[in-house]
Amino acid sequence: TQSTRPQRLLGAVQKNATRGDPRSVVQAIDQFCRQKEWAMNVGDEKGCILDSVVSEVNPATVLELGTYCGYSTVRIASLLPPHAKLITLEFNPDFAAIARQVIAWAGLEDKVHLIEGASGDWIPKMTEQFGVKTFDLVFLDHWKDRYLPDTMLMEECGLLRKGSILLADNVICPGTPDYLEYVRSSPRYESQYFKSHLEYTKVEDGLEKSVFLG
Ligand SMILES: CCc1ncnc2c1ncn2[C@@H]1O[C@H](/C=C/CNC(=O)c2cc(-c3ccc(F)cc3)cc(O)c2O)[C@@H](O)[C@H]1O
Ligand SMILES: [Mg+2]
Repeated sequence: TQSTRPQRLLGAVQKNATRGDPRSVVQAIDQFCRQKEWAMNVGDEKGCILDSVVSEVNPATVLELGTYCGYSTVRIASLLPPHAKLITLEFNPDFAAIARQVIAWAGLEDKVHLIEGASGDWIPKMTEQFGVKTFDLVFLDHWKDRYLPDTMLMEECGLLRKGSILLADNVICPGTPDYLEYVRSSPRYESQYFKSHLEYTKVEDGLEKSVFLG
């Protein structure tokens, strides 16, 4: 039977990356996506911006919406201080299964909690299920029409505190117009656009960093 692209991406990691070395896992995926098959990872260029935001925030609690194959999960988790927790939500069981193996190959299982399920169902359960009061950093990279409703839901659930950072991928391509309008016009956010390119291409894209002001 035919393999899927995520399965082939995992194969490239297992073939080319060193177990326990997150940077080599990231590099193997980027090489696979540049040379063999494009995939919707945040990629190396936007990934460097992600890295700098994670390092600056130095978060104890991180929420990632949309794990896919775990590329950004590995980038983020590899920069977290000891005892920090990254919770990542993925509702496609096939993608979740691949991501678990990618995260394990990087040796980051202990820092990552991959939850198989829809963000709308799990965001309200974060406190009771995981004892998370608020998130220091949220990385949004799931369906683009879910960014805004999930942000409003996180506000309603009290998961954002003064200074919480939202970092959103693809605000230009494919685009998240309603989310962008919201965080740029709301007095409760201070937003900043980081211009970059769509992963592995020359097309413009970027990340929007928004600080929740409480
Ligand atoms: C229900 C809430 C909910 N709860 C839990 N998990 C959820 C979820 N909604 C979605 N997921 C999972 O997240 C991932 C989806 C990610 C969606 N990402 C893009 O569509 C995208 C597209 C391009 C691009 C494509 C083609 C082009 F031509 C140009 C650009 C580039 C990018 O960087 C992109 O991120 C998958 O694993 C879903 O299973
Ligand atoms: Mg993306």
